[in-house]
Amino acid sequence: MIEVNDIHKSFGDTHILKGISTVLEKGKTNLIIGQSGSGKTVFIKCLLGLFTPDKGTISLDGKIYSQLSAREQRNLRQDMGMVFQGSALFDSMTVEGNVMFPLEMFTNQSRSEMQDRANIVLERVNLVDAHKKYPSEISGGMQKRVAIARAIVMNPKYLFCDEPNSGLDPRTAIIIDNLIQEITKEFDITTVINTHDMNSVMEIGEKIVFLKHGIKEWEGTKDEIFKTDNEAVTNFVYSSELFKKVRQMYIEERN
Ligand SMILES: Nc1ncnc2c1ncn2[C@@H]1O[C@H](COP(=O)(O)OP(=O)(O)OP(=O)(O)O)[C@@H](O)[C@H]1O
Repeated sequence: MIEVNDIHKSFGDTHILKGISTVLEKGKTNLIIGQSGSGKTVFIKCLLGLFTPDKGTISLDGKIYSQLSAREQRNLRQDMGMVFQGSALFDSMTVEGNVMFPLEMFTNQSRSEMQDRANIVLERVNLVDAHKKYPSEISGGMQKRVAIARAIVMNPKYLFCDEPNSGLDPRTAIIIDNLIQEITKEFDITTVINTHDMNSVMEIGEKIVFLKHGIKEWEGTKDEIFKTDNEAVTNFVYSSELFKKVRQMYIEERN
């Protein structure tokens, strides 16, 4: 669980995060949504410890990053998996090499132990025959699976995903969303996903935090987002005709 208490972050005179508080829950997919420039990336970078908030605290299961020693910070960082936008795989490494990379960086395991662990996570993301392939030889959806396998190879407590669906077709995007959600539940991870994808909100939005101009404008679940009268949320989420119709049908079904 990640508890965020009244965090502020400025760059120079520009106040970007203006007092955000929320709880990001363990074993759940927590989605951060909001317009471009609303502060989602800055917020996630604060959670990752890449930015230090000017005010307020972030507690990861009781550990406050800025209060830890360098060694404790390094240990905490090993509990964090990250799926970057666009997968960010190393092109010169095989799929297996990419997945083994964090183990090489952070552990003293033997090569065969690392290969065994890489095999387990590659199987978990349903990639069994791609070990020796290079990223350029596999599809975008498969690259995402490799990125997820790499993010979970260290058995993280926290999984951060930045636009995990960008560049994927809608069907593959749903498969990736569902995979992230299944892994979150299976390993009881606190997963935080920065997304623009309203399909993801409807599919896996167990907790949704809506940011607007650096403020938490709204939070709730995917069911609550159908019912909310918050104009900023409805304008953002239901900006497409398709989603307006989905919402209408949902409201009619429940009346
Ligand atoms: N390192 C930085 N230095 C100065 N300003 C920054 C820095 N990082 C982000 N900002 C500013 O903070 C604001 C919020 O940016 P952020 O990237 O968090 O938005 P976002 O909601 O993630 O947008 P998008 O959906 O387009 O990725 C922007 O005005 C941006 O220019």
